[in-house]
Amino acid sequence: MGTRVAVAGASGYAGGELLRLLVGHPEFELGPLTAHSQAGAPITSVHPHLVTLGDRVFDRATPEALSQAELVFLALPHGESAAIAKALPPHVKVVDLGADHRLTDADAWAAYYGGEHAGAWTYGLPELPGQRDAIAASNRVAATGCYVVASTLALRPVIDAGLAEPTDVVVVAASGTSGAGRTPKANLLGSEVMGDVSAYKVGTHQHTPEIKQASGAASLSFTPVLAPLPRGILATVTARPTRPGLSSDEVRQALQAAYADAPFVHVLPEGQWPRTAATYGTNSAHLQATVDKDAGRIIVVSAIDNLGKGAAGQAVQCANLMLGLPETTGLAINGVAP
Ligand SMILES: NC(=O)C1=CN([C@@H]2O[C@H](COP(=O)(O)OP(=O)(O)OC[C@H]3O[C@@H](n4cnc5c(N)ncnc54)[C@H](OP(=O)(O)O)[C@@H]3O)[C@@H](O)[C@H]2O)C=CC1
Ligand SMILES: CC(=O)N[C@@H](CCC(=O)OP(=O)(O)O)C(=O)O
Repeated sequence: MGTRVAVAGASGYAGGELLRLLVGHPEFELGPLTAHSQAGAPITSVHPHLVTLGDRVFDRATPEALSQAELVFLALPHGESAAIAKALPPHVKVVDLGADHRLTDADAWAAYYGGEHAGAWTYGLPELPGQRDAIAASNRVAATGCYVVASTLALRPVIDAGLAEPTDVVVVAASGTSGAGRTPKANLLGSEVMGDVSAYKVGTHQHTPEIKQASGAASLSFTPVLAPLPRGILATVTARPTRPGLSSDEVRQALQAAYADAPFVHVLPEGQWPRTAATYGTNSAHLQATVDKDAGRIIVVSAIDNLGKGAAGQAVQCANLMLGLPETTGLAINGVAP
């Protein structure tokens, strides 16, 4: 018998990717899989790729049903997970994929999300210094935002090593459309998205304070870009070096040292640059760095799958740690190609 796990929001994109990972996970058995408008519908009517779930239907989300599980994944819209989390008994472990419990700063929450701040949980990015142990010791973990994973993995080691000025950081990151969820939106219609690349929420994106919190950047310009891909994030992070003459090797060495024991983070061989396709369906992050001597900027590029390391994969990695399992259990490192 494996550990019984539940998913609230199982009919969404993040929820569907969680289900795909959980059915293949050797240590988990499926508990309640709940939906909102889709409650009662066959799971395969929403997720036709999950054939092994047979004729199982989505359950209705109640705290009583979810409490039957040892660990609950919340993949709900922002603002919905705090209410349901409060109704779950303390012994039930919870990983929240939404933003409700990520920010430590209530003013930042009010400025970027609005409404009541639910308070911060242990932050679910295991690759941050000391965070693997903190997650393993927690019953409540807030998994990271998708853009935040890509940006922070690129930036944090360079700031921690004293190589980059935390006051001068620029992030431009392109995301696939699944980052916006499966609820229909006018700007995400196929005919609008195909053949188009567009910037959005320029200078106002809600992940800005979370990137600062997780990476140590003191001020940040963040421009998100919508790309005509189903999945993937490619983040380009640039920062001003703290001293003249900084070499690309020094930046790469800082990244390699930070992730020497991180099974999912890969600093690519020199000359190879990250591409989203190589991370598709995995929990991996790919990194590469250089110093642009003309502009005097450190440049780190990172690629992830927004539904993998940016959402469901990261959540399963955290759950593995919370349950005392190897963090790689049930998660892919290598991708699929072409
Ligand atoms: N998509 C991504 O790349 C990432 C998503 N996340 C986070 O995961 C969470 C889910 O995102 P995503 O899967 O993309 O979103 P979707 O819109 O695809 O799915 C939302 C899910 O929440 C359910 N839901 C909708 N409204 C309510 C409500 N009022 N009360 C309870 N349940 C509701 C939906 O049920 P139904 O369909 O039955 O109505 C569905 O299961 C969000 O917090 C998001 O920020 C985190 C990182 C990346
Ligand atoms: C492409 C796209 O629209 N992406 C969403 C991702 C944010 C999100 O809801 O995800 P998190 O849970 O990671 O915060 C956006 O930019 O708002």
